[in-house]
Amino acid sequence: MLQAIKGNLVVSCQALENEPLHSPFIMAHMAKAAREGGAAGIRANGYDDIVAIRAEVNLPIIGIVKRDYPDSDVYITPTRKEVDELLLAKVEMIALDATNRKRPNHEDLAGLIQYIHHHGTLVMADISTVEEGIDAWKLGVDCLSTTLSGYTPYSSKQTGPDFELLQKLVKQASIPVIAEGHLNTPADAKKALELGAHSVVVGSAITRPQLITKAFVDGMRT
Ligand SMILES: CC(=O)N[C@H](C=O)[C@@H](O)[C@H](O)[C@H](O)COP(=O)(O)O
Repeated sequence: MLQAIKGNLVVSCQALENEPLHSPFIMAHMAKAAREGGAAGIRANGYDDIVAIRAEVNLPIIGIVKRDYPDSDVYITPTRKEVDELLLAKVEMIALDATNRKRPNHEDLAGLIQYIHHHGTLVMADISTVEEGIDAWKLGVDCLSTTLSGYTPYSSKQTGPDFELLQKLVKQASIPVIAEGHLNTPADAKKALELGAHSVVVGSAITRPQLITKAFVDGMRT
């Protein structure tokens, strides 16, 4: 899987219950459109979407399950329950929150990484800081992704991609680093590759029309 996405685009096809495009059928056809546009992989959320996408396109899938728990801020593949759902969906790689925050039910990141590897599946660590990326690398994950930069209280806030985090991780970690989060233009994606990103994940700028529309409306008003 990592070789297949090297130097290429992964399109994140996700729409939560409160989003207009929330539907496995729609996400499967978003993935089909992404495939036609040249995507080399898909990032998807939830068993139903992943099964629908798998039936529509023959691309490697990075799977997550977003689920909120009352006792934790971690919501991207937080516990073994979500990992088991993704193993059932037979994704090539499981992405999980690898920030230093407390997981629900006293689960621990190291144990989840071992459990996923034990089941022959790759692990992508969604991180928000250099320290989290290095810690996840040392725990044996297969790649890092800058997914959560700006989404944890202590990480840097910016409206665009966190190229600084990307560059530092590329320099310090010897595993693939994937640029993800706020990559909103082809130029952003190209710059990420030039800075050493193994691959680029783009979601909202391709698959969230409500946000794309808002960007146009806001842009027309400035
Ligand atoms: C913070 C969080 O939960 N991010 C999620 C991770 O799966 C997705 O909602 C993002 O769309 C994805 O990371 C791609 O990022 P962008 O949509 O900015 O291209």
